[in-house]
Amino acid sequence: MESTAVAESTDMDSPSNTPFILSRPHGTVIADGTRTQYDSTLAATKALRDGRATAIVGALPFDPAHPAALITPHVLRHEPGSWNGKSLRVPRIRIGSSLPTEAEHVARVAAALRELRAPDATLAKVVLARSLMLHADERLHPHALLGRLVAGDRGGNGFSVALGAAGSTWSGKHLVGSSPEVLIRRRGDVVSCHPLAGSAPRHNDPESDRRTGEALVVSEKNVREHALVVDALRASLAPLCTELDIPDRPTLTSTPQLWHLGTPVSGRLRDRSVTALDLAVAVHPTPAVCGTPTDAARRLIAELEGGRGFYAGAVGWTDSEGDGEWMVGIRCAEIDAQGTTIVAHAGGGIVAGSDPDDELAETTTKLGTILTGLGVQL
Ligand SMILES: C=C(O[C@H]1C=CC=C(C(=O)O)[C@@H]1O)C(=O)O
Repeated sequence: MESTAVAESTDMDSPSNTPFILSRPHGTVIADGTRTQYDSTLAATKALRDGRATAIVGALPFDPAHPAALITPHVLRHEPGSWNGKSLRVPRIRIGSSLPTEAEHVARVAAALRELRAPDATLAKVVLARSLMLHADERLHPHALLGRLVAGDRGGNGFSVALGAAGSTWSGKHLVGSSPEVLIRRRGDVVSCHPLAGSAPRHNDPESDRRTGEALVVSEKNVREHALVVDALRASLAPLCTELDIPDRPTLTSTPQLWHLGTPVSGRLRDRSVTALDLAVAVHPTPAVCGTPTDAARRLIAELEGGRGFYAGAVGWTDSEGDGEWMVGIRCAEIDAQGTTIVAHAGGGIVAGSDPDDELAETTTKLGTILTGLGVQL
């Protein structure tokens, strides 16, 4: 559905006046005000194609059948470098419960492993996630968390997206995070992405840190887990590109909390009318957040976890030229309309060689991005 503008606040600090910010090392995209809202990705892609929308920004849900939170803003601004907004205070945060419990997450990984290891298994990979409830003593402004995430990330990655366009359940809520993973980027006819899959924790001791990273690049289990993501992207992008450059093996990349295997993919678009949003829709969800084969993995995720909302979806922008950038919606949290309940999410890819306790530990490490931003430790 497409609907026109929502009331904006006269309070200069109200997040509804800046419904979208994507901070990246090479520049920040900021949306001012909301002209049109779309809960349907199809309606948004059509509006962009027809020239009715000057830009589309926002969030795609994990499950493409669920409502999207997309808008056409009044103004879309590009600023150089990472976000440099006014710094706002983060209130005291208390850690609540894990959803599900840690024991239940381990049991779900074990259940997934039984399917992955069955003699007649069709499922090769599934990404299972858990959430952590957090409580703020006073209202947490989404841009306060964004500021801390951007400052804490070497590349200055961060995003804040108002989710109200997805319908009344999402009204006043925000998705805030610092994703290291580029789902898709389009500039002219150049398409690129940087899939990540395969992880290991960082260490304070430089020597152990270096050794852990080196072990990850040669870990066959992780390289296989990563290859499934690259294969899926190749299959989705090949029909849309005339050239596609994909290195044979992944390289090491890092966030302050984790080492990851990553593959820089680049290609040349066959048809310039295909926008960055079209490309995001074509490749999402990759096996970095869902699994292989996609439908079987999505079914198992729905059965074991229920709905994911916007976690493991995509966050980004597309302008009237069709250029844009969409990040994978990970290392993020939803902040409720009151700003006092925060739900952080983290998942990990499970393959036949995975270990349930290691997978639980990996989600804990990944939650560290949001926890550090909020100034708390598990
Ligand atoms: C699904 C998440 O991470 C993905 C991205 C990088 C590495 C991943 C992994 O090693 O499992 C995941 O595929 C998450 O952070 O919630």
